[in-house]
Amino acid sequence: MIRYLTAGESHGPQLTGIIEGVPAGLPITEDEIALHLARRQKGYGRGGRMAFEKDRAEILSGVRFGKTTGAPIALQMPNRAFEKDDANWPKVMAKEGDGKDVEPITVPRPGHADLTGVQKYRYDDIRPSIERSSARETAMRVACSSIARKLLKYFGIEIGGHVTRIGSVGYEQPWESVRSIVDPMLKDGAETVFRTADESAVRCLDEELTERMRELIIKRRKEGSSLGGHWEILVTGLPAGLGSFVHWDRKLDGQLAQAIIGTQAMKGVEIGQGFESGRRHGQVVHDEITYEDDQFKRRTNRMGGIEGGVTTGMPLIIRGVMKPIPTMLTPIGTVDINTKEEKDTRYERSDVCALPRAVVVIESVVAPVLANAFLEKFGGDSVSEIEERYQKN
Ligand SMILES: Cc1cc2nc3c(=O)[nH]c(=O)nc-3n(C[C@H](O)[C@H](O)[C@H](O)COP(=O)(O)O)c2cc1C
Ligand SMILES: C=C(O[C@@H]1CC(C(=O)O)=C[C@@H](OP(=O)(O)O)[C@H]1O)C(=O)O
Repeated sequence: MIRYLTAGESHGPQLTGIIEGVPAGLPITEDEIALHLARRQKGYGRGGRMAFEKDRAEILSGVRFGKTTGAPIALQMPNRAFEKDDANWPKVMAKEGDGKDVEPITVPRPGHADLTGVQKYRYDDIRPSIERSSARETAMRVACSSIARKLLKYFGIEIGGHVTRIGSVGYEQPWESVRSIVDPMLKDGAETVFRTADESAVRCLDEELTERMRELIIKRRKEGSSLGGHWEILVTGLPAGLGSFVHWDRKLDGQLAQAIIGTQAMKGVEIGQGFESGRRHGQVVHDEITYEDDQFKRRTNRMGGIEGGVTTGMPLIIRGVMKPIPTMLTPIGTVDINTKEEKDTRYERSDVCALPRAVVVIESVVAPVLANAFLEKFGGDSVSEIEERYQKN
């Protein structure tokens, strides 16, 4: 079973990750990890930091001559901001001393983990909340997940994502209009979707919407506000029978939802038609079963590739929502944690809309979940052992 841990503060010296349980013999390089890290840094609406961070994870263990050994893989990635910013982060983030010469942050931003961190950990300075809850951590999550993603890719399973809405601009009839664009692309694998989407900075597949999304980001940035939106993730090549219904915590849809909602700013998730299926009646929701070419198939895929917590063999379709970025140039109301005086929120460098970047994070966080379901069924200590079992399937 694959597990991973990340450590590191947004403005500390580096991010660190350990990914454990990857079978031996999987070819993996730092360049392959860097591909997804670079994708995570790009996207319209990003803030100043992404222009100078050059994320690249260094592999420190568990890989020899370009292949995994089965041992834990340690990764590290420096934060350029630590040395580069004028904020004197080595002093602000110092691991020793009493911190008396560092100005504490006492004005929390609604929507971030500023106040909840104070309430939870009894901080008298909001800085530690900001540092660890920051989506900077998603860089290491993407790095660790890239290895699980490579394992899936080795067995023909591809993941791709795209943006379907930013604020008020999105597909009109979300389910049908998105399907007519995306489904024909899936025959070539889900990565086709992200490659195409990379061309456009907001990662929307519709040109007209892309333009309107960009205009909306410009408008909200000028107003000092921020934006969230909706995304869709697709996974192709999954065999039927991954996951289980025998116990709640083994249901694959539940495990996917946990990984996604565990990601900064994600507020909702649906599988397949999701919320829309509650508005329709059963005859036009469930996917008819057929038998062709010695295989069970479905005429449609409205359930998004999972029934009873188990994959059906159809592409996996996951959709979700990201809330607008909490840090905004135009302040909103808050209260100083010490004086209890009403205050306006303070501003620090921030993304205005991180959806085009976040979609890469979501593509990534689902990979270890899917890899584990795959390993549960076909698992072995090495890739060659898995290949033997997979071929027999
Ligand atoms: C890729 C990505 C980039 C983000 N960038 C910012 C940002 O620049 N400024 C900000 O205030 N929040 C940003 N966020 C959102 C915060 O990290 C998030 O609101 C905070 O961690 C609390 O989230 P939660 O309520 O979902 O736990 C970003 C989130 C993601 C996924
Ligand atoms: C650093 C990243 O995103 C950061 C996520 C983030 C937040 O509050 O979540 C706040 C910003 O940090 P900073 O104030 O240092 O610019 C973003 O840039 C990243 O994605 O790598």
